[in-house]
Amino acid sequence: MSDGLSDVSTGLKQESVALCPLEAAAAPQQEPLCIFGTGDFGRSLGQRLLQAGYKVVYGSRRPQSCGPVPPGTQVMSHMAAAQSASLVFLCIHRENYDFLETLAHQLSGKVLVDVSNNLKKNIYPEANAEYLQKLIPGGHVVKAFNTLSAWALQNGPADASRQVYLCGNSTEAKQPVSEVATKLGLSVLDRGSLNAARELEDFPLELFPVWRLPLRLTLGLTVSFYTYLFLRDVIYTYVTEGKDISFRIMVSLANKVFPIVSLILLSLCYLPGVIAAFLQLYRGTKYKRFPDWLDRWMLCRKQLGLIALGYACLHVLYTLIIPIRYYVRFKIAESTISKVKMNQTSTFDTSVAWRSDSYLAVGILGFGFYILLGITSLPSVSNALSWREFSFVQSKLGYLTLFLCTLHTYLYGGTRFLIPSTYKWCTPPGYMLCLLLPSVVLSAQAADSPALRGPQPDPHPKRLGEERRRGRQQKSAANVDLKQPIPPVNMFLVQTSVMLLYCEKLTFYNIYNIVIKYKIASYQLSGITFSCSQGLFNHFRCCCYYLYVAHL
Ligand SMILES: NC(=O)C1=CN([C@@H]2O[C@H](COP(=O)(O)OP(=O)(O)OC[C@H]3O[C@@H](n4cnc5c(N)ncnc54)[C@H](OP(=O)(O)O)[C@@H]3O)[C@@H](O)[C@H]2O)C=CC1
Ligand SMILES: [Fe+3]
Repeated sequence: MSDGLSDVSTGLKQESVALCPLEAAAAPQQEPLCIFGTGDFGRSLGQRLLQAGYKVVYGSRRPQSCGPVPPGTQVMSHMAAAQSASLVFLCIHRENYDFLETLAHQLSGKVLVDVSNNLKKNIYPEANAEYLQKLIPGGHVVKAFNTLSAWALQNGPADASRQVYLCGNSTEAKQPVSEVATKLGLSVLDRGSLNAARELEDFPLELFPVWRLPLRLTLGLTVSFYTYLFLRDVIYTYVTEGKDISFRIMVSLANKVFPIVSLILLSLCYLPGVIAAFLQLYRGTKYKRFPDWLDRWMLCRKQLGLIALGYACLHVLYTLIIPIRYYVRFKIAESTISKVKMNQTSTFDTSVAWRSDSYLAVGILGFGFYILLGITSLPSVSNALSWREFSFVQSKLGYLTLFLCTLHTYLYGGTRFLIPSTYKWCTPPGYMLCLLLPSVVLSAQAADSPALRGPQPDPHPKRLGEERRRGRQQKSAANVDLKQPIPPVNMFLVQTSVMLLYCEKLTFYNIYNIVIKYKIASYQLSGITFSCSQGLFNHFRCCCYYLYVAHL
């Protein structure tokens, strides 16, 4: 490789003194960087290199009549430009690479930076960079800068486009490219040999890859619950009462679907952690990798949480507009007028007031913590937290948020589950369905708590902290390999917890059955069934609780 490479980052661009770094002033004989192609990308890159203090020469098919180039740069023929530099950026499309074969001699021994992308995946048998290496076997091809856009280069990279991935077979060739990128204010991630080039070329073609699964899930849940509630509310009322309440799909149904989906998504953020903990308990080791599906699920928890927060915000907004809705104002006015007409008064029910206020207060608290969780997931905030702080917010506060939001929903339901008319067409209301998952997650988390597992060893703060804080490297966070043994598990307590959970599940089914039977008709019969089964069942449950508490 040319010796001139070592000087690449230390020179001075004479015409742009104001933009040059101070130390560069001592090295007037700076070797220029060469850019082939005076198109959008070549121009933007040249501009940034000039600003960083580099000298730039362009290689063009028409040096005299090419497009505009940044002032202070030189434009030459490809051959002359290649001879003047040891680092060449190829800012031309792959389809036009053929002419480079004629320059194989001049480009031999030089570092050739391939920035090209394709319009689709897999349209060529090999990656562009590999193709370039074939055309110029004596060159040192490095794939880099292709994930940046000309626009981002021109405007200065924002957070999202600060990363430069590079790969190449020669470590010496990657060194100056990485230096240039660092000097442009970009952070470099080495992806290994040129075999990784295809992967890098596919990056810009991906559209929100980590958001795909959470968005699909959200869409699926939203559509399913909308349809379910539409059938239960609108169609049911139309069929049974002949009333058209289709206008409710705009606000009422939306304001039911948003909190339901939000709560389910929030539970789905914590469910993989619970599954992972139980999987480790079951396997008895932390050294085994998690299955791929669990890995992928864990990687998109942040996205799931952010969508859940978005839905919670929508629920809050929709709730705030309730008093100004025509339907609500009409209903209030109608009931007031009819009471006045009939000279009726209503008594104030303190228990209802308590329930309503608690339901609202718990909801507001839950929403406050929700927002806190969302804010701490921002890289700028999470980077300022230590591992313990981040873990505390995301885990402890996360569970507290889930608990408060679940409690909010339970309080909203109150004793409505005992009213037969709640089960339209024998189906439970939406809020009841959405309580299932968070209840399971919270119970499983309680079962997996230190009380049951004994004292937990501290995670390795450095390794875990770094992994967690860097969202881009979440992959390994899912399969953290802690060199620590699993604490002993108190299997008795786990078993009794499972039995208790089973009992509580039975309670729900029992009550549900009673209500349905009651609705069908034979109240007495169901009452007897209830008292028999409930009596036996309660004995069993009491035994479980006794054993559980006694053991604790
Ligand atoms: N634009 C962007 O945001 C990004 C672009 N890229 C990659 O950068 C490369 C350049 O893109 P961009 O600048 O947008 O494209 P442009 O079409 O704007 O420029 C391409 C340049 O290639 C040169 N060229 C065209 N035809 C030939 C030919 N037959 N033989 C030799 N040279 C030719 C021309 O320069 P001249 O007339 O001086 O010879 C032309 O200006 C592409 O590979 C693209 O994939 C990568 C990331 C982002
Ligand atoms: Fe609510």
